[in-house]
Amino acid sequence: MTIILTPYWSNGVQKLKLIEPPHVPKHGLVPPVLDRDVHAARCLAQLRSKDKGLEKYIYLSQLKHEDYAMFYRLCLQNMAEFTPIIYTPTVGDACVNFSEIYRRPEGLYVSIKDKGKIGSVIRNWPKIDEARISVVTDGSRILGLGDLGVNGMGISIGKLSLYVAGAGIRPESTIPICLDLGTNTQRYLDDPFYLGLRQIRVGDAEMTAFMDEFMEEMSKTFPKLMIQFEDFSTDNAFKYLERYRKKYPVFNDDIQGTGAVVLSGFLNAAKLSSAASGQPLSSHRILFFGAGSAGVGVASQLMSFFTLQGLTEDEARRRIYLVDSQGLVYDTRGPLAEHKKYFSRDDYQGPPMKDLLDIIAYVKPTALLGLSTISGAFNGDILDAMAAINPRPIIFPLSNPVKLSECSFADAVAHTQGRVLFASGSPFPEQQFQGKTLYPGQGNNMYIFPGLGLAAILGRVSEITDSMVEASSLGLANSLTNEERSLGLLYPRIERIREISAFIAKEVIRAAQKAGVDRSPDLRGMSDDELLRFINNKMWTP
Ligand SMILES: NC(=O)C1=CN([C@@H]2O[C@H](COP(=O)(O)OP(=O)(O)OC[C@H]3O[C@@H](n4cnc5c(N)ncnc54)[C@H](O)[C@@H]3O)[C@@H](O)[C@H]2O)C=CC1
Ligand SMILES: CC(=O)C(=O)O
Ligand SMILES: [Mg+2]
Repeated sequence: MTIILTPYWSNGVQKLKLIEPPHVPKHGLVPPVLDRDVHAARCLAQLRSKDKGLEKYIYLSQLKHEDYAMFYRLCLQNMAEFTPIIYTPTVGDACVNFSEIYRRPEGLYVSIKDKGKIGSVIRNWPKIDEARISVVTDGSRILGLGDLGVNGMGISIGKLSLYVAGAGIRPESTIPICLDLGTNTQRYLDDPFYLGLRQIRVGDAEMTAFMDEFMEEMSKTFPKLMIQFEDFSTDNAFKYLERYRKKYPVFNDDIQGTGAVVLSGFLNAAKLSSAASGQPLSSHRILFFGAGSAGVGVASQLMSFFTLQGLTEDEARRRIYLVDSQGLVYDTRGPLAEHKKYFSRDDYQGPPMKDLLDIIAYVKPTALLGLSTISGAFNGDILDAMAAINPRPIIFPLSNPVKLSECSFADAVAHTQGRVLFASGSPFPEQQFQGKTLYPGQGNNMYIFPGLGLAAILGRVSEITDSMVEASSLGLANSLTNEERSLGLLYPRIERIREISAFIAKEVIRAAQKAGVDRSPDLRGMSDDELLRFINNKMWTP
């Protein structure tokens, strides 16, 4: 970050001093020979000398703070090596241990104690005019790791680092935010190092009053800001997206970003799967294991896969089956959470069907998608069952981090004799099978939100419409190169993230223009080539 905030202590409390860059050291205060390229190699060597993920994370956090240009330069040059450290899976460890590994403040904390004066807290942010994008979490469902309270700040920081690296958002225009509304995780309440309030989470009414004030003050203080909601527990994820999406430029990454990234990978996988089975694209049947914000968000987005094939909305809905912790979701099972009702089956009346093997035998899915947080749920029997009914089964274990993945790529390859079409939420290594290298896809919203956010900023959009989210998804699906297709990849290589984000941003800006929610009239008159050039020129490069 260019904002240099130096912590100091006053009356036992940590405070911050703002040091304005540039911060040019005087002659004699740096070593005689300090070449930037050599130093880049030195930083990389220092990083690689550490053998634990968390140590690498701490090292990179310090590097980002001390020399953010070097951090982002190395990140862009080594995306495949850096993303698993600054993002999933290691960011999960970093969040769980956030209060233990805490070194210095980063981001903005707004707590329930600030209710009534949230505006004054927000206005303490040092670079108000520059702010364009914020990732806001309340820490209540961080990855699949549960309620981490204020330790969730790590996820806002990690996502925004990917905005900078992946879409060239200027570092000083990002604001990581963690809302401290308490935590229901007892071990944090008992932990002397825990950095948040020692209280259980506030109730619904209190939270909503807090959120209303927070959102209003954010929009007043930062009129050009887009907000990404991240890792709110499922009920609140749906509730606050619906509450604010027409009023402010806001989107929910877990519902919409995940929906978009999975639709994109699914479009590419379904073509390969249908080519092998000879069945039309419209005949796919998708089984979701996990029906939370991510599962239902993805299911909703996959509706457009079927409607694009000419199915009606009702026919599309019937191609999708949900499974939650009680088994298959169907109408006569008993009371259902609001977000599950749309996909609940009206064509099954039998006794509760709990066992995933039984459900697979009943549904005969062509695709099995995991968003359940249940590690190893797609065991050998499940994978065998999918392999037995599909020439090329689509298997996407999307839960994060790696340790919660429903299966590994190695197991999916072994049990399907290399036929699987695979994407996971967190990265897995490639596999050798019968002399061929097989590549796993990473179905993670990190492919979507950088480009979507860049489009929202450049297009100065007043809201984020469903059509913009869909455009981001189709943009990603269409960004595969011929070489990537020939290798059977479902997603482009992460090393091309800047190019992909620019392409996605162009598609999203066009969708915003069509929906009439853009406020950058100059971009309307541009040809596609001009718009793409404009976007590329706007990207910050370290
Ligand atoms: N790949 C990606 O880009 C993303 C992945 N995710 C991952 O998706 C996972 C779920 O996230 P949310 O939907 O927000 O969480 P959630 O907690 O709301 O949903 C979990 C769902 O799994 C179901 N479930 C739990 N135990 C089960 C069991 N034993 N059998 C069957 N179903 C069971 C629950 O009933 C619930 O429907 C997390 O691990 C998260 O990291 C979330 C967003 C993006
Ligand atoms: C990737 C992501 O947003 C999640 O696992 O929650
Ligand atoms: Mg998330």
